[in-house]
Amino acid sequence: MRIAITGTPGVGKTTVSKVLGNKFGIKVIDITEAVKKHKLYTEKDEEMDSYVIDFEKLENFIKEIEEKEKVIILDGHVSHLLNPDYTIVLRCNPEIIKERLEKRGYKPKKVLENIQAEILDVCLCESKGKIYEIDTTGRDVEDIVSEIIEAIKNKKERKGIVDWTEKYFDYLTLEIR
Ligand SMILES: Nc1ncnc2c1ncn2[C@@H]1O[C@H](COP(=O)(O)OP(=O)(O)O)[C@@H](O)[C@H]1O
Repeated sequence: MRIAITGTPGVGKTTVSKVLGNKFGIKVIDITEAVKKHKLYTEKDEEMDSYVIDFEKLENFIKEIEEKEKVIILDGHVSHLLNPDYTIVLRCNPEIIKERLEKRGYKPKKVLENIQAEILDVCLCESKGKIYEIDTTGRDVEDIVSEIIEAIKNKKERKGIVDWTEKYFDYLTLEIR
């Protein structure tokens, strides 16, 4: 079983995935790390400091792990594209994401692009199948993880719970060269 923990960079995927994985001894695959470490990419985008993922290589990499692990957590902002059985879409207030990504040292253009993706529900819109959306704003990790466990146990589905457009529309008209 593949559980995808997806959402805009900075929304808390890795933090939540680690706590969830530790609680149940479930293997967590950090997609970004795996892509870098195992060269599961076709090229590197120097300007955006990101990699163009080779999804066929990544799928084979995951399949190999699945030979030993019944359940895996896919932690990453493209995990919803990796044929998950269940997708948890984490959401967070764009201002909080902005702070986190600036602290992470992202370039202003990359910060803005990710804030815009959060406002436009990009990960949620791209997700298919069983989806459960959670607004993590102001919540501690244990609380978020408890809700995820309860949702998976009860096969809950939920989406469309946040709308940042009204309050943060101005970010969509911004442009950084
Ligand atoms: N629920 C939370 N409450 C407070 N801080 C959080 C929470 N979740 C994540 N963070 C912090 O936000 C930053 C980004 O979290 P991370 O898990 O790396 O996000 P992602 O994997 O989505 O990029 C980290 O500094 C982390 O400690």
